[in-house]
Amino acid sequence: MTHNKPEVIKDMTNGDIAADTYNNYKRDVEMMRELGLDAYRFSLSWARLLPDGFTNNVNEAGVTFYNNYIDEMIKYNIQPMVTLYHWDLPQKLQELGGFVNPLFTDWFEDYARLAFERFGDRVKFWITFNEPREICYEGYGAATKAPILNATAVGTYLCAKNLVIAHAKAYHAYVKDFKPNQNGQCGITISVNWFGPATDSEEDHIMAELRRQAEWGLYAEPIFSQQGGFPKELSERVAEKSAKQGYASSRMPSFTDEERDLVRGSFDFFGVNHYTAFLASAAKEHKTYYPVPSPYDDSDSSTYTPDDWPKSASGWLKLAPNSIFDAFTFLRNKYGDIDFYVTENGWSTSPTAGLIDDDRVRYYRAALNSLLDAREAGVNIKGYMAWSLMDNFEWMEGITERFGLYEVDFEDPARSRTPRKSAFVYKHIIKNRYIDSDYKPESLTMTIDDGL
Ligand SMILES: C[C@H]1O[C@@H](Oc2ccc([N+](=O)[O-])cc2)[C@H](O)[C@@H](O)[C@H]1O
Repeated sequence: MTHNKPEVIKDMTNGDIAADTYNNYKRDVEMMRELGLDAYRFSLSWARLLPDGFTNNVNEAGVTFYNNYIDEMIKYNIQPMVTLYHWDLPQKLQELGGFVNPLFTDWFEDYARLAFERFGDRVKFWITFNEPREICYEGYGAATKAPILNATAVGTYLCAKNLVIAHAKAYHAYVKDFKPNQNGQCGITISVNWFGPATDSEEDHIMAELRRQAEWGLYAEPIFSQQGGFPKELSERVAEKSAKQGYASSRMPSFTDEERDLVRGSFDFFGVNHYTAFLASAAKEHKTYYPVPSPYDDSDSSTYTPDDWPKSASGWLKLAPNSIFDAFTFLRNKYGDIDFYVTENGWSTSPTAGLIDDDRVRYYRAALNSLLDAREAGVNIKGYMAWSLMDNFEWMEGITERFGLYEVDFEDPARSRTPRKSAFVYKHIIKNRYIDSDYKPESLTMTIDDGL
């Protein structure tokens, strides 16, 4: 997509080299050691391992790269947490329909098996998919991410069904054929921002619940709920609306009993990418543009964020009060006492903001305080991953938004990395297991501390 339609990327950059971990992986592991990390989450590129998407053609150079990268982490006691799919589908599979082809579920299982076989002796944390909402709604529904298909809610719901089945097939393959020897865990990562009611009215509470179902319940409910399947109230609304709109059957597909049972309970942990919060209401003045029909249009809800919440460099990301606490206590009450990992959480600055990123420092302190509140309330959050170690190619925004604890110089062919102030504060928090709101680094010179 970035080659054929470069104009869809804000600054016309692409991911060919990006931050170039391929050539800098030793430096990246050195940065993990500088910070004192004991785990690091990264993704495998399906196309790097299987250029045509299928297992008949394995790119051994890609396997070697990941082996070296994983070995370098293990050497320094850093646990790799590996995502199988973080949005880069082999082009040939896209040409066959990608996620909306029901055979996708088998293609994904085959790819997952290859990854378990090649890397599972050292990788003990597997995540099947990163963020189903962004894959299905943004990719197949709203045309705001690859493959930029505007197939509205029909595409979103079809993708959602195939995605959770693909996840479940990979999960069961792991449990049956790999876990007995490899002793790892397998889960999925869903983006769960908090959606609370704009007012205390009954209507706004209903809207907030419908919005949660449309944003992430669509993907979480089939896997984590007791009953399985898509969220009840949203499904009923879509069926009703589809009939009124003249569709012969609901735009939202249903699960057979066998599919429902396959997907329900297919997890060892729930990975959550959490960034912010929104307020939901029925008020039409808040209504932003959604392609119609879309899950949001189907939910009849609209959302907004208060003007006084601090803004990042990304339009969708503001610092919302205590949103980790609200999201995780809700998830625990809904899905029970399961293991959670925060697999992403972070803040963006502009490319010219430089190394003194006090707004990122403020965000991490607030987020981690909120996480501690959730743990104190009994939520089983077993791990936390900041997004991100370093600046990256940020999808449709190219390199115009920077999320790194380390700045990457994209003008430099070597892509040199330099720690920001937030890296020093983050390191201090991890080392002391304490969020010191007065801590100021004496200098911005980074070292690897003994024992880290
Ligand atoms: C910054 C990281 O965000 C993750 O994706 C998103 C995208 C949009 C929202 N949202 O609330 O609107 C949340 C998370 C993604 O996984 C990662 O690659 C980065 O892009």
